[in-house]
Amino acid sequence: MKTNFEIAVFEGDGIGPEITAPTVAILRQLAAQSDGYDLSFTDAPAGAAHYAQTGESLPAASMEIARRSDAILLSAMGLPSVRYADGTEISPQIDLRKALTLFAGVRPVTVRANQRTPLKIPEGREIDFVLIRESTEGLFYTQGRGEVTKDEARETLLITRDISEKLFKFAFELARTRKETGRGPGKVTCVDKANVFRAFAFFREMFDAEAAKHPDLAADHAYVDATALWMVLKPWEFDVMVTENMFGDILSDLGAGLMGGLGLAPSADIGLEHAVFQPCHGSAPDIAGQGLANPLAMILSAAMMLEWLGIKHDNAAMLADGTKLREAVEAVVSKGEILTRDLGGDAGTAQSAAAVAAALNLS
Ligand SMILES: NC(=O)C1=CN([C@@H]2O[C@H](COP(=O)(O)OP(=O)(O)OC[C@H]3O[C@@H](n4cnc5c(N)ncnc54)[C@H](O)[C@@H]3O)[C@@H](O)[C@H]2O)C=CC1
Ligand SMILES: CC(C)CC(=O)C(=O)O
Ligand SMILES: [Mg+2]
Repeated sequence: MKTNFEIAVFEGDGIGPEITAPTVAILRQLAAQSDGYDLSFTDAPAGAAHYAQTGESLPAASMEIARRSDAILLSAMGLPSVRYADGTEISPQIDLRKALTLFAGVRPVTVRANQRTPLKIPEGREIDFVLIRESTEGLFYTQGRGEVTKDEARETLLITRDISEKLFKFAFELARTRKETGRGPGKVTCVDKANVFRAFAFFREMFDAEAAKHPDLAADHAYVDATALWMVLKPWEFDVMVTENMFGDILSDLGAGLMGGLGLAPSADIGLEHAVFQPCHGSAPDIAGQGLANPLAMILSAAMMLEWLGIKHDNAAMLADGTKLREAVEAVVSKGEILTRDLGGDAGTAQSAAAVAAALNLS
């Protein structure tokens, strides 16, 4: 009998439902034709539109679905027009990361041959690095709870030993896996601002302590401002970079820019037990409801989910399907015939997803 895995689905706001439906359809087809695993999906209502209707952004019942599932698939949440009473935007995806302690925000940045990029990449080079953004603390710690008076506003940047140690262990383990599978040289770069903030000197100390446990891997440091520069001038020199929450939020959109846009940037927020898979982009209200959204970042996030589940549960079929799905997206992008408008094409969401299904021989 095939092992069944339960997936919680947060279709979210804006373009969320439009990119979730074709992604789940592809996953259903992959599972249906596999002998090695099955998938079942449970919808979990949450987000800005849900808040506007019910007064709840992340209902307890949806949290329960997330907790009991094997993995969580999420599109994007938030709408600029829907805010909590304190004026901040509805952001249950951040609550989810904190509640499930999903400290490792894994954001791969890859540019393959023929892929549109604003950079001029030297012959024989490819961009292939992973940005790990700490996802539960840092400058997001006081999210919605900062102190604001008439004359000043304060937020707290929190770095804890517990989370940092887990984060750096994760980063070095990922670098080792990449080295063993030929994807990277085995190097981890700690990105911080240790020249100015004591919190980052502390962050760096714990990084160095973890680095000392991995003599087979290289480790170095870079300040976040210089990292933004190097990401544009020679991004092919990075392998795994690990950084604080806010720095990672900003640098991962820069990484998405290198890939040709947010529509190609997947991500995963991973903890010791749970994981959420969602694109780096937001709910794109400017194009919502028009069938124009690029579904590829969401489909790539689903591929990361299959790979993560496959490794976690030692399920070779699932791991292989995750890799197949990622490669199918890469093939569609590299061919360049069926692309959404954000990537310079004229295809809609449905055509783009259908091209991936066709590359997988699903239809
Ligand atoms: N992880 C999440 O759930 C995130 C949620 N947000 C929320 O999303 C809302 C909109 O935020 P923005 O700053 O506008 O960021 P955004 O990522 O939604 O959009 C930025 C630009 O990229 C385009 N874009 C994004 N995803 C696309 C896709 N799949 N296909 C084609 N074009 C795409 C949009 O049309 C827009 O022009 C806000 O409420 C924000 O808080 C923003 C970032 C991440
Ligand atoms: C609401 C945002 C903090 C989410 C975001 O920008 C992200 O996950 O990259
Ligand atoms: Mg972001």
